[in-house]
Amino acid sequence: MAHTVFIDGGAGTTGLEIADRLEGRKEFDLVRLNEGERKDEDCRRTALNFADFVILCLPDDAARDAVDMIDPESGTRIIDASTAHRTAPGWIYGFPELVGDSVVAGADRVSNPGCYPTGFLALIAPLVRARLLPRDWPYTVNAVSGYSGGGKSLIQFFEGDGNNIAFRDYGLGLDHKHLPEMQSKAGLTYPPVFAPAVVPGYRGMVVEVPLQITAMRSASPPAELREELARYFADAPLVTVHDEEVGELVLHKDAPPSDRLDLYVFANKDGSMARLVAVLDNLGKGASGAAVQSLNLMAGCDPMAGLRL
Ligand SMILES: NC(=O)C1=CN([C@@H]2O[C@H](COP(=O)(O)OP(=O)(O)OC[C@H]3O[C@@H](n4cnc5c(N)ncnc54)[C@H](OP(=O)(O)O)[C@@H]3O)[C@@H](O)[C@H]2O)C=CC1
Ligand SMILES: CC(=O)N[C@@H](CCC(=O)OP(=O)(O)O)C(=O)O
Repeated sequence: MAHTVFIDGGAGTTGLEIADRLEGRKEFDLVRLNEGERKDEDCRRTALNFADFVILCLPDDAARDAVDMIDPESGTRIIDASTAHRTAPGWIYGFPELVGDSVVAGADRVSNPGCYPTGFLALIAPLVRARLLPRDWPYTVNAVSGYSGGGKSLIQFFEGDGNNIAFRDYGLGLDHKHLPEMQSKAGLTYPPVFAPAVVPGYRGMVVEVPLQITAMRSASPPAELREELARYFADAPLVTVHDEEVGELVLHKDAPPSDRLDLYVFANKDGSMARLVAVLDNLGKGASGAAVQSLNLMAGCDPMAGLRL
């Protein structure tokens, strides 16, 4: 029998892309609320407690409220795409490549990683675990995202009349909501200095960690960092660790949805400096693709079903 799935916030950017990925899947039946019902608390409560799986694609406060609406006796299993539960006790971090497929498969409450943390953690967590990079280094993350990363309101802003933005630097208070998960899931002593920006393309992101290798007490040479990432992700179908010569990395304005995660280690000739770079779709492995990957595991389906490789 098919599993019932309710996407709360299903009319939003992430929710719609999850529904696209579940389209035609016989293992799942979507529970749908119409326009008049989708923000009605009673209708949502009924759907939240009826479905086998609930995927929360809501602002953080609404996601917390939705979890409160679910009766623990209902047996509903939850995937939360918001920031609300990423470091909360009792929640599994839905990054199967870092926590293990079986951990996600057996979980009742899974929190999707943030889009920027997905790139940062893929680059840093395996290397810190392998002791090839130090925990106590003051890491920096520079990143750009397509404007769909800010949901409907940022999409409206970027696509609205009179917007002439070529580049939008933000997070200037150095208190971005992704810092706690970047620090804790990589096991770092300090939160990274995070410099995010938005560019006028719909989707896609480049997340970069520059490293002064020789200034670090206990860092391995760039070639070893790349080899370890390649070894770590060898069996991860969504992740590619590149070793070919690459002159530049670009995001395309008409890029199709993608659930891939592409990792690069660039270095100068003597290996004294490196740039670790992750390229992904904020709405793919950064949100909707990650949610479907976790759903597949939790429902016992092919982990890659519905995903865009
Ligand atoms: N966009 C991205 O790249 C990523 C997003 N996320 C996270 O996913 C979540 C959803 O983001 P995103 O899809 O971009 O946001 P959107 O703003 O595009 O969509 C949010 C949806 O939630 C609906 N909504 C808001 N409050 C309620 C409520 N109380 N009850 C029911 N529905 C409600 C909105 O309704 P209405 O249509 O009426 O506004 C909207 O349809 C956020 O927590 C975001 O941080 C995570 C990673 C990446
Ligand atoms: C471009 C843009 O505004 N991006 C969002 C992050 C999108 C995302 O990852 O959402 P979560 O916070 O739920 O992880 C931001 O920086 O707040």
